[in-house]
Amino acid sequence: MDLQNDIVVRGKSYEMPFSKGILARSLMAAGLKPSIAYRIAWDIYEMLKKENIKVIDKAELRRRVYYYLISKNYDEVAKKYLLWRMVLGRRPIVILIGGASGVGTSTIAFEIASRLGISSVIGTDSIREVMRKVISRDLIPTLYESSYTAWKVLKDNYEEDNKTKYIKGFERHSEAVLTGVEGVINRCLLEGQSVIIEGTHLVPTLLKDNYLENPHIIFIMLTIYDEKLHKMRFYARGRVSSRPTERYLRYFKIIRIINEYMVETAKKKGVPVIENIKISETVDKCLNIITERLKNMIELEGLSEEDMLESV
Ligand SMILES: Nc1ncnc2c1ncn2[C@@H]1O[C@H](COP(=O)(O)OP(=O)(O)OP(=O)(O)O)[C@@H](O)[C@H]1O
Ligand SMILES: O=C(O)[C@@H](CO)OP(=O)(O)O
Repeated sequence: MDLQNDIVVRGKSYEMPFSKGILARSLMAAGLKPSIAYRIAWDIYEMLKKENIKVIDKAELRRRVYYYLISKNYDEVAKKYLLWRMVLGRRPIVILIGGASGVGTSTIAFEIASRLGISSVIGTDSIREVMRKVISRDLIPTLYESSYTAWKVLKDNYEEDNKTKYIKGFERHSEAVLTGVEGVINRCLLEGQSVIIEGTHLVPTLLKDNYLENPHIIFIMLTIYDEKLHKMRFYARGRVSSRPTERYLRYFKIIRIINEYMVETAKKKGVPVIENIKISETVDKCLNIITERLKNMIELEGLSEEDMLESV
């Protein structure tokens, strides 16, 4: 790329070439469809070129984008764009994407991260591996199982019906992982670092209330109500990853019981539930929920749109 003929965007502590991709992604996070987001990114680039601008401050670029969106009657998008600029990079947000195995938590988490430019996505499966390094199998045998097989190593599962047993095993398995999840959340909030944590172990009734009530923590539960569609997800994944399809199909009945239980616990704790049918629709619904929650957070701080414009 011919840098000396390109436009440089100046941040507080760094400079970088103007990227239409980065600008388009932040416009998509504000709710624009990809084709329109890229066209507007091009329009902004052309506008700067026409004015022969070589270096532009990030704050000036944001103001220009905001007013350009208003001029094209994208008022709602302009507000969301402003909100995102106000929040990301200034206030840490922790997004939790829960859901039973195979409903699509990792896929959706990465899509949301890409739209919002959040660079850190952590799977609870990885946190589970860390907890397995520090907690022995004798101490918490359920931790060394999968969420849908933990019931097999319960010490106290006499005369219980199967469903109760499966759920009890799943809860014991998840509790240990959640200790690690809470540690990651604490660290991110302390460092002011936004993160998305996704996985099967994010059980709303097992997470401490101070996490559920924190305005910087936004919890969303994914589900698939249709059994056939859920099963197809494992086949689809088996074609592109080393995750053993036959294992998930063998325990599919239990995974469905866990799926149902996750939705129940989400409703109990007021965590929004989204059925993950089409990736783009799921991502848009998640972004709307996140945006609403952040709007409340900013309003709680008593900030108006003008304040946000001045401060970005
Ligand atoms: N809305 C969707 N439409 C079509 N395919 C999807 C959708 N969401 C996810 N998938 C696909 O379904 C499969 C399972 O998704 P994913 O691996 O994200 O599930 P997961 O919830 O993270 O599972 P696990 O918790 O077992 O890791 C993947 O192949 C993924 O590409
Ligand atoms: O435990 C589980 O449900 C899954 C997803 O978290 O992990 P694995 O099947 O790899 O044990």
